[in-house]
Amino acid sequence: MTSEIIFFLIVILWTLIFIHFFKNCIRPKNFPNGPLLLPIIGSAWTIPGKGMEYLIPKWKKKYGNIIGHKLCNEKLVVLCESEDIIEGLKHPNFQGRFHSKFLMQRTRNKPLGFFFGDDETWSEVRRFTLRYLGVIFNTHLETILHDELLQEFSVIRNGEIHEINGMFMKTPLNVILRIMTGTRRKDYSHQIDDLQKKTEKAFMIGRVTGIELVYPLLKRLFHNDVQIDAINATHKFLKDRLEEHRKSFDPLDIKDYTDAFINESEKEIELYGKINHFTDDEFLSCGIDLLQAGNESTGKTIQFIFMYVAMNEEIQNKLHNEIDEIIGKERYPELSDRINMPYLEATIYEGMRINPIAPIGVAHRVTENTNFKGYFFEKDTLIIFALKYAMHDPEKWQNPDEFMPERFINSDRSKKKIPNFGLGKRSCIGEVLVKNFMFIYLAHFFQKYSIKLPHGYKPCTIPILGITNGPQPFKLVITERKNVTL
Ligand code: HEM
Repeated sequence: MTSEIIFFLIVILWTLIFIHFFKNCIRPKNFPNGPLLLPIIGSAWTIPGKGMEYLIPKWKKKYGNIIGHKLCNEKLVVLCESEDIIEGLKHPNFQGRFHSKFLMQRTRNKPLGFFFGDDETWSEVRRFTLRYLGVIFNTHLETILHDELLQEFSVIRNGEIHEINGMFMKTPLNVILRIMTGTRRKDYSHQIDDLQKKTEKAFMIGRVTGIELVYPLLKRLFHNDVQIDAINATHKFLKDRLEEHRKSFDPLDIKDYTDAFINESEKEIELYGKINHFTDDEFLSCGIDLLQAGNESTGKTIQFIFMYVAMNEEIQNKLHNEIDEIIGKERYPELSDRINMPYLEATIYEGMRINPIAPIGVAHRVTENTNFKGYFFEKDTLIIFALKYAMHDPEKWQNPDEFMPERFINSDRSKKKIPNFGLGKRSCIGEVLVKNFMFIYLAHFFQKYSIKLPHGYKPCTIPILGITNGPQPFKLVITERKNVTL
């Protein structure tokens, strides 16, 4: 009798395993067409080492503008056309996030923080953060930026070749650190250098479309120790700062984001007798999101812009002329100059278009069964936005692989609406910061310096893929311009 029961249980177990794995090769009804689905892995076989952005042009030709993919048992839809992307980014039923156990290692194994949160806490903390950043932008940002840039540029050796491998990456992180924790790099330089190195490595090795996202048991095969190292270093740094801030907290003297966050949690205690949203875990999760997103994305975009400008003397001449005409050589750039400098603005847009650091954005999750453009997306389907493809679509962009800032000045201005920061409720929290930051950074730099490539040297423009894409290391000769008195 016992052996019969055991046999029966084994049969049931096998049937369940069979159903679990083989259902991955069934394309749901009215799901978009896409690559062949195999048992267990679905169509994950299509993306081995390369990023999904390389497959999208081929997939689009074969399957159309909306592609159905399956990362093992996770249903995933890729939107390729700009109009669909814009509609999808704003769709009220597409505002959830992927609660992957692998990704949530960053946020105390819970769906916390900005990237993975999608509940009331996310909405409350996001609103508070945007409000706080808005105040900083209007009051301190310019001063912080100038101060940090003078330090960043102090390592430049006039007329010499510089290896651009980590260079120009310090200021973005320093600015975010100062806004968040009031910390200056020199006060904790060892700890900050360590977390920055570990984060860079983790972002370079990590992928956002691998099967480890679905089967976290496989994470050891995907350099999980590198990710954990970066997470632990950042959490430790933030935890130390939180404790320091708590000790000296004064509600009448809110000095930075950490103080403001503590203030919100104190208010919750006063009102409800407990903390509902502004918990320590939430602080660590939001902190890691802001530090990692802020550090990696902006620095890499600036490096790409330097690379392309160094390859195009005429573009650099136009930048220098605009800066000399509007700002001159005797005062630092100010945010109020931005409106009068369309060429620099266009160069920044073009830098973000040609090699976007987030070529497929950040996946959204469908929160309710939804009909979209004739297809049916079941609840929890993931939506991928083919941003890079949309910004390189040869039918919409002339010579899409060429660096041409003019395309944002002379042609159809509606193209400026490329949603490389997302749109609506889930859009990038750093968008205003990044645009202001890049403007001041580049205006400051090109006011004082010119760049060129070493004689006979050509950099490789193919990005290194990672959680965010960045340029391969390259070389630049940096020379001080004449008659700049600053
Ligand atoms: C060139 C620079 C940057 C680019 C291109 C970029 C792009 C993006 C994109 C595409 C998203 C996803 C939007 C969506 O899901 O619809 C995003 C989200 C986000 N970004 Fe950025 N970003 C940049 C810099 C920054 C900076 C400097 C910060 C922090 C200060 C930041 C913080 C965030 C956060 C917290 C989110 C998640 C928002 C949420 O889901 O509520 N980003 N960003």
